[in-house]
Amino acid sequence: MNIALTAHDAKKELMVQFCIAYCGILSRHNLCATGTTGKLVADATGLNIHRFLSGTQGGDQQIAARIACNEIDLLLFFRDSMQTQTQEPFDKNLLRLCDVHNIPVATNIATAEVLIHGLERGDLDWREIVKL
Ligand SMILES: O=C(CO)COP(=O)(O)O
Repeated sequence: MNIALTAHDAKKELMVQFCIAYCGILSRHNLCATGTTGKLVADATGLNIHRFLSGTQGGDQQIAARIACNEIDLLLFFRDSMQTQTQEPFDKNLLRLCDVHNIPVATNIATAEVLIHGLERGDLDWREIVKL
């Protein structure tokens, strides 16, 4: 499965901790991420992550483009909803594209836990079929 990772600044450490905890599962999949999130996770875990540009340089739009092409099977996007985000229109677009293409998406760690266990159990295997 192709898994995309991105996190707002206040949630990056949480993303790192999540990826450390689920390193074993994540290592069996193809990972990509926005630049800064990807670097932090790769440095902490040693996971092989394809890094796009940083979010401010358009990295989240690069992920959005892959979602639009149905090339992402799972998006983990840890959002900081306590701050006004100048990025908000881009964030909304990313989530909208997940809805358009039925891509499972977690915007917080609680949902991410459910999805990662579901991924491991095979609950997302249908994604391989819809891509045929
Ligand atoms: O833009 C982001 C989330 O919207 C994250 O980008 P970085 O991982 O490069 O900080």
